[in-house]
Amino acid sequence: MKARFTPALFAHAEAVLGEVLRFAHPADAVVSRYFREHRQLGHADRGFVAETVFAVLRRGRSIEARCAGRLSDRQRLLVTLALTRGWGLRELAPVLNANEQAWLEAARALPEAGLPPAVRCDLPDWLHARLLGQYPEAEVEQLAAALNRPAPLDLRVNTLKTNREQLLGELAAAGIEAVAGQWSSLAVRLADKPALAKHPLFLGGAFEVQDEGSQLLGLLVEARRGEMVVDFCAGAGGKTLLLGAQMRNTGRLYAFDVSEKRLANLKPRLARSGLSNVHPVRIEHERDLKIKRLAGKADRVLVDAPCSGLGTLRRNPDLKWRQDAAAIAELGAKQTAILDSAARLVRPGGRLVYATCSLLAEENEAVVTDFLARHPDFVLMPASTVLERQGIALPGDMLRLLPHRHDTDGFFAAVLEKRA
Ligand SMILES: C[S@@+](CC[C@H](N)C(=O)[O-])C[C@H]1O[C@@H](n2cnc3c(N)ncnc32)[C@H](O)[C@@H]1O
Repeated sequence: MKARFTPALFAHAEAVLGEVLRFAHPADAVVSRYFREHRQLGHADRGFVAETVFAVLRRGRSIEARCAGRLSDRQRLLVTLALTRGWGLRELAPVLNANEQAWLEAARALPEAGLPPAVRCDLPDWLHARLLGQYPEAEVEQLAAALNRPAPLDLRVNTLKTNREQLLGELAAAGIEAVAGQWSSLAVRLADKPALAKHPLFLGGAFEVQDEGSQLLGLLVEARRGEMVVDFCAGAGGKTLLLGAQMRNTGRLYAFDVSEKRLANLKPRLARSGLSNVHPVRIEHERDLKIKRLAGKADRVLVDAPCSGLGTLRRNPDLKWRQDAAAIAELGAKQTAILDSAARLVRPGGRLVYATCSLLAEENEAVVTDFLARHPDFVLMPASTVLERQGIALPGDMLRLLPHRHDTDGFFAAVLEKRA
């Protein structure tokens, strides 16, 4: 259902944008809190507010440059609707005054062509420069364009409860249009963004919301029945749930994280999933003594490391304005420390998977290359080989997923095997 565009709805978008642009909190947290405080807003209205505010975060830099001047939040919203959704004066009429009509017509006619590349890509200069160091200019433009589009909604089927065919049939019966994912055998892609939180299939644990790329990282672990597996940075358990299902709810699966709150969010997901082999453990830091007793015992360890999150700009467009080069350098040191600690848990012949949702080589290849240089007891196992065994054709020794190439969020992963 489409939202009815009214001055009241526009005012909600303006209020949220004002709050988001203070950059005091992540945009998705600001939006969620606003919706909790304005329960009268229905699903379609919420969709409009969130998408319009996110469009300003995605495209604000080029739009502001095109308009050659500072814009009020109201103007930002108007011009974003006009330029990114192609809304004309007729669609915007419910909120436009006469002065704004003339101003908007002029803004729509302004060319984008003369803008510097980083501005055209709607990226901060430092990030544009980093990406240019990794990809040719034309590809950076394609990547930026893909990062600046909203992401689709993907589900992961819970194979403890159902299978993909059955889930697709049940979704169709419920009037939810969906297709099988392109890469992961567990993925389902929805045509729209329906409200799912109270849907019986969700409450019954048939699926979780998870980007298809994130599912591929879990599949690289190839956790098996009866094994001891550690999800070192489990967070709210997006990948833990996948690993537990891979293990068919047998063996022991430890879910470590430093964040009490994130682990608490894992609890209801575990309850829905039907898993009983998961042991959430709050750790102080990566060298916590609680970890020591597992040294050399784990068959598989996943390090889904804290990172810049720049691969998820489709969903979290504010991240590009909240990160900077200094933060990336700090993250690199943290990622190395976590990977080193996690490696101690792996038994001889066992597997360590290092993963991020970053696009930057410093958080990805550089961390792995440095680790391998310092740990001759580990070897790189081609990610392509692990995926091929599962019928997934993605070349490369390390897995690099990019929205413009794979239509997933941006992800990186490397599979490291400890020599027997
Ligand atoms: C990318 S997120 C994990 C997402 C999660 N695996 C999922 O699939 O939903 C990274 C996590 O690392 C956690 N973290 C940060 N520092 C850590 C540390 N020193 N040891 C373990 N976890 C840490 C953060 O709290 C965060 O939940």
